[in-house]
Amino acid sequence: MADIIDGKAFAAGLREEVREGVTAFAAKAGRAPGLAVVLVGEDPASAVYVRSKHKACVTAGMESFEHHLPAETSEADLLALIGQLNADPAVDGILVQLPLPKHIDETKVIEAIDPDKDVDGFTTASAGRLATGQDGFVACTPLGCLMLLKDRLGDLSGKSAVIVGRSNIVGKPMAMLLLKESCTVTIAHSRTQDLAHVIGGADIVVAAVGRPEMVKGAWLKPGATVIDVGINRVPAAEEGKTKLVGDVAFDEAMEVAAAVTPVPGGVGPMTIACLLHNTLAAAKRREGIA
Ligand SMILES: Nc1nc2c(c(=O)[nH]1)N[C@@H](CN(C=O)c1ccc(C(=O)N[C@@H](CCC(=O)O)C(=O)O)cc1)CN2
Ligand SMILES: [Mg+2]
Repeated sequence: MADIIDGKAFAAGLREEVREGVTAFAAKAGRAPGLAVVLVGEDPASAVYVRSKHKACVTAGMESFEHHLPAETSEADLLALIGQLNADPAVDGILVQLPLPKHIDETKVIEAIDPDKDVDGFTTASAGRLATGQDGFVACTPLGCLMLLKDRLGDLSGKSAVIVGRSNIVGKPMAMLLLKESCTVTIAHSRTQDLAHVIGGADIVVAAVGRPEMVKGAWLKPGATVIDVGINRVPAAEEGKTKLVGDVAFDEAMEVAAAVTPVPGGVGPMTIACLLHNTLAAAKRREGIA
């Protein structure tokens, strides 16, 4: 039976580390790090995540600047707000909660964020910096996955890693991070032929496709480490109820792998902890504090 990787506990430890870092920062800089969170519209899941981010920020001793705009906000008004936040010296990090309403071009808005305040690591500049080994911000979910992997496995050098999913937010940055750790990296996707065979050679599997329980236990190499990024809401056994499942068939994976992240309580909590980590790093860079 595999070990369950407790992302919730790891994230709590990281948040405490950040809190201590914030105290030290404030003593030197004479101010707290500031994070601006922008939410457009009423998407209920987004509202929950933004509330959690605000609470996590305050608990860590950071300033949280919340901007909740109505769903019908124009792209021009949103871009104007980003411009103001870029220029605001009290703001070290800017986060625009995704998804945005359909009438707004997400790419245009993300690209408007100053890369030195891009604590979500979503701008082209941040992606380019990661790909070329320069200092910058790494998207929170893949950064959290990497932290869990390094905590579990130590040195990742020479390991074979398969990432299932090629999104700009998870799959691609995850590949860059694992390449930097000297893994042999494969990105699998919807057109990959014989996915079971590809996954079967992997010491590390990162599943980020958004398809409930798509990765089967029988596909895994015995002893593999499995990181499940999926958060899928599906009908539960009890009539009218739902439950969360990942992209990996968890019970099956537990029979074959050495370690597996659960859903919930695996990768998800790392996303917000890494956001705090990136915000503190942004504040330190802006103030020239090592
Ligand atoms: N600007 C951003 N938008 C979005 C991001 C992001 O990183 N930046 N990621 C997701 C949403 N997200 C944070 O914003 C997020 C998703 C899930 C979790 C989490 O802890 N999930 C729990 C389960 C929660 C539940 O019960 O529903 C878990 O996996 O244990 C945290 C943050 C999209 N948008
Ligand atoms: Mg859109």
